[in-house]
Amino acid sequence: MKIAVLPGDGIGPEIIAEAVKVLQRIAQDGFDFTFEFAPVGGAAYAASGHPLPEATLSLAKSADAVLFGAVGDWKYDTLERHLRPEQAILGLRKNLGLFANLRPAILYAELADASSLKPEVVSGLDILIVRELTGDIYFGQPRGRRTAPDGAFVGQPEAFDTMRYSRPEIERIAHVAFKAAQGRNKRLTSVDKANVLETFQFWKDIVTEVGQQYPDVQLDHMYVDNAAMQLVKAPKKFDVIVTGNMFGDILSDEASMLTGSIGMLPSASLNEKGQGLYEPSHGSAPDIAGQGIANPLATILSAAMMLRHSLGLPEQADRIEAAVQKGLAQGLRTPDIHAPGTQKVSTAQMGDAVVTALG
Ligand SMILES: NC(=O)c1ccc[n+]([C@@H]2O[C@H](COP(=O)([O-])OP(=O)(O)OC[C@H]3O[C@@H](n4cnc5c(N)ncnc54)[C@H](O)[C@@H]3O)[C@@H](O)[C@H]2O)c1
Ligand SMILES: CC(C)[C@H](C(=O)O)[C@@H](O)C(=O)O
Ligand SMILES: [Mg+2]
Repeated sequence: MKIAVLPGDGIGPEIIAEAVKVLQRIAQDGFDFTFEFAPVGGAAYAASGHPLPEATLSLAKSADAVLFGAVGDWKYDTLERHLRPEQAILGLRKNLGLFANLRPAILYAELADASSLKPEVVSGLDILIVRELTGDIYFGQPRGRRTAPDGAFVGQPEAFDTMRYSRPEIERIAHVAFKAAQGRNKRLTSVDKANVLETFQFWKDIVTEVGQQYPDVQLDHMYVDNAAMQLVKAPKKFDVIVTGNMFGDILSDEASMLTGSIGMLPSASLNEKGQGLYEPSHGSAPDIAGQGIANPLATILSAAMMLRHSLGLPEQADRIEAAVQKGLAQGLRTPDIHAPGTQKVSTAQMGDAVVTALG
């Protein structure tokens, strides 16, 4: 099985090294993983002048799965947009058709104290955010800068983006979300802004329509501002959340803090053929890069999702998740989840602990 490994920028290489270490330990038990590394993001721009070189894209397309670190660095923020590191992950999602982004927010019991919310609000938390990943205002055309052609500020410089969703795009993500809910507690909350945006009234109408095919799933709708509030008020009331690209980006970062840290939230991005890219939900964290203190668990848990969703090895995925829990139960914590009475460890020590816990 060929795994394309794209470490990227900032803490990307540090956290990816730990996930690869864990996968190599799994491989020792008789699984044939081949790792092929390629540059992506700012690292690729620095090496070859483009954040998503053709060779990296074709490796990703030809692989059985892609393991991705993170991209981005403040030093590239002034580049023309098409050369910025973030275009690499956007380009991979678009080129591979990775429209379904699964972001599970699960609180490990050992981390109840690490969450910024009271333990009773978050203990036992297990929700799944299904984020549409290849549409919405992220990719809508036209976009750009111009002189305002009309309105109160006619003649002034302005910038604009386009929020849009087509019927098939909404239908296919709705099916993914309803099916996910069927495999869980059979509740689905569709998050929109239908009270203001036509795109999201359309979204709501179509999700409701698709819902008729899933009578066993209880569907409700919530405006995104309310959802942001409910996520910190009573997060356990959610089971599966389905939403658009931008709302899903924001709500999943918010949900990550319920689990103790953004360093705990994995993700799977899947296409219609079941191919997938696996990455932590967080970014390249340039503020802590190179210090060996980043939490590698979101990336290790993303590798577990890869085994489950792309490589047909669900038992091995369970094994990794159990090993993560074991490491936490031993009291080992990177600084982002450290609490009194626990032992502060480095990125590599956390990865080693997971490997050891695999037995
Ligand atoms: N998919 C991606 O590659 C991706 C995702 C988000 C942001 N980014 C990019 O990352 C760069 C930084 O963005 P940002 O600062 O807004 O978001 P970020 O997620 O990189 O960091 C936000 C905060 O969380 C902390 N953090 C993130 N991951 C952590 C981990 N594993 N362990 C411990 N702490 C962690 C960081 O130190 C920082 O304080 C930007 O260039 C942004 O575009 C990339
Ligand atoms: C880096 C950026 C393009 C990306 C996004 O907005 O999707 C990130 O925030 C994420 O959540 O994966
Ligand atoms: Mg994000």
